[in-house]
Amino acid sequence: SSTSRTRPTREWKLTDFDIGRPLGKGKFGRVYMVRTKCEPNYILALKCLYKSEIVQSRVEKQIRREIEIQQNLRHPNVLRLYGYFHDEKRIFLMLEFAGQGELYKQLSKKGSFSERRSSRYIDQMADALQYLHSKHVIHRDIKPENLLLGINGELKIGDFGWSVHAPGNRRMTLCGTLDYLPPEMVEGKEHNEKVDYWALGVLTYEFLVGCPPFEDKNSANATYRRIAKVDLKIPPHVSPDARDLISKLLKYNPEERLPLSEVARHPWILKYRPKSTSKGGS
Ligand SMILES: CC(C)NC(=O)[C@H]1CCC[C@H]1Nc1nc(Nc2ccc(C(=O)N(C)C3CCN(C)CC3)cc2)ncc1C(F)(F)F
Repeated sequence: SSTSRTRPTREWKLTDFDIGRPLGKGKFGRVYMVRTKCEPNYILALKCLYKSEIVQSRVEKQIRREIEIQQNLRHPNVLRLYGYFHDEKRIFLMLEFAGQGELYKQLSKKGSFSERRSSRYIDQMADALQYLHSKHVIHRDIKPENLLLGINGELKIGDFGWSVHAPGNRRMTLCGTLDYLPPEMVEGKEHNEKVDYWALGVLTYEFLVGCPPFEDKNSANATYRRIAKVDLKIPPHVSPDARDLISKLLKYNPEERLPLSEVARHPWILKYRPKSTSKGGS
């Protein structure tokens, strides 16, 4: 309705919350588990960003875009941003609390995930990415560090710092990991939402193998070269179905990458999808 669209989110302030335990450190500040003082007592994650750090790193446009994008998204596998407010020194993001925490911590603890767990996560990622692309949002930074787990173990994309409205070819300072970059971004070319298809392939590989496919611990340039060559070696323990999906996503030519609709009905995904889901269930 028009009113909900024009009505600003109610003004929140720090004293509206009881501050609970710290959940960890984000990029530009700390994250706390908090609860609203007034009924109903909502549990949230409050991400505190220091304005000074944002200005110094010249990422204010990126933060503004992150807030604008994430605030308008509604999907079970996308972490909700309920609102934000600021005081003289900090910006506060009111985010959905993810009950089982950070996926990358579970991945590093376990080393790698089973085929079943990996397949369930990739099914949810493909669903979330289809939703994002339907809104012309490219994520561009899909990797385990940006994923959280909800109270029932469901996957949640938790960070939109690098997302853009398609198509994008903003020069990006390659500060983060290169491992997830597709050839077209490594070569600084124009890119579109198919960069997320490539990253989904890298993520599938990393879940099953425990490290990204083109990683070269010695040098970034070596990693660039391996990406540009699509120098892909899949270990023998990876099942033929998983191997098939990974190789159909990690194609040099973005147009040849398996569309997300095909990912959702790939044998490796269908095999582990719970019978109860209404999705395409026959
Ligand atoms: C995607 C983005 C890049 N990542 C982040 O923002 C990170 C930066 C710091 C935390 C996380 N941000 C969030 N974390 C949660 N939930 C959560 C986190 C950690 C634990 C946990 O395992 N411990 C406290 C454990 C408990 C056991 N002890 C031993 C270690 C810490 C449990 C629940 N919900 C929402 C957020 C969000 F995103 F809204 F801020």
